[in-house]
Amino acid sequence: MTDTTTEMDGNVAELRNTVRDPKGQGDPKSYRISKDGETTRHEDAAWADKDLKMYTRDVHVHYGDNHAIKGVSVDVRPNEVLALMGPSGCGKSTFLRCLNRMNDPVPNARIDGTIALEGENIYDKDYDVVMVRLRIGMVAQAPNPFPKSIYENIAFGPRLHGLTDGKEELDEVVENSLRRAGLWEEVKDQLHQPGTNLSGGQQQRLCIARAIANEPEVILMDEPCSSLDPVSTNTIEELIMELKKSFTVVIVTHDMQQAERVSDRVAYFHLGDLVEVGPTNAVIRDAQDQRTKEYVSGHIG
Ligand SMILES: Nc1ncnc2c1ncn2[C@@H]1O[C@H](COP(=O)(O)OP(=O)(O)OP(=O)(O)O)[C@@H](O)[C@H]1O
Repeated sequence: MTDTTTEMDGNVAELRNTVRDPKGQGDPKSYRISKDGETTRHEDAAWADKDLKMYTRDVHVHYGDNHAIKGVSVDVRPNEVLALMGPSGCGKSTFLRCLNRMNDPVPNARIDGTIALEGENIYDKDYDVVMVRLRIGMVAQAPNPFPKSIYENIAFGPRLHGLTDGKEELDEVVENSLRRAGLWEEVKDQLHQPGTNLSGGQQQRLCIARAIANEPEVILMDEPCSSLDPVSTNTIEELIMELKKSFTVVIVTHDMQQAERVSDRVAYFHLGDLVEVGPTNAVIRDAQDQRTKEYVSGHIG
């Protein structure tokens, strides 16, 4: 069952007044809220909470003349796993990277629209980009531990941001983060060995532990299992389901089975458009848009 109007009418009215003008010009209420009439939005009767974790409206990204994201509006709910899916080049990573301003340094990239974290526009000129990345962590496609010890990989962020007071507290953060990433038992006797000595799957869990150590609210994952074997993939997927108890997760995946296993909702992208969004089962099993149907049936990929 679908509702082609919007899944969050009530939220829009409530939040539009709290989102600040990103460029410091004009009345925030004058923002075009969305062009999402073209996005199929599946009804989700269970969803009643008006408190969104993230809110994006009419987001456009240009790389020079390449219009990579075309007016995307989607919400991210607290403690959900939202999967961004779609064929190669449709803009999943670009959109993900916009959520914590990772595209800022990309030459030629221009980002327009509104992206808010708990009602605050993260592109506001007064919003500290370091704070954005602290509150919204990122796990990359390929494991990328720092060329430092396991301990230092985790301790680096909390130390840099002054999140801990003294060695004892830092030790606790390191242990807790590794435990929450399901890695402590495997590495507790080699904390001062290089992180790069670990297996690929362990390295990815180390990167997740590194993200957790900063106590983010949202964790972005860009195809976190794409370089891993099935056993490591399974471990990371179980970890994602555990993480959503404490964090909100937005994950890019090509893998429909993975989306079904780990995500609560799917946002399906095609050539820079968000064409369909809703509960995972609804989008994958009962797609309404022809483009989504073709993708889930394996005709485009
Ligand atoms: N740094 C960049 N500079 C210029 N163009 C870029 C850059 N990153 C992405 N693009 C372009 O933006 C469009 C969307 O790319 P993006 O990587 O976001 O897609 P994707 O859906 O994540 O693809 P994939 O699944 O293959 O990773 C493509 O046309 C791509 O060439």
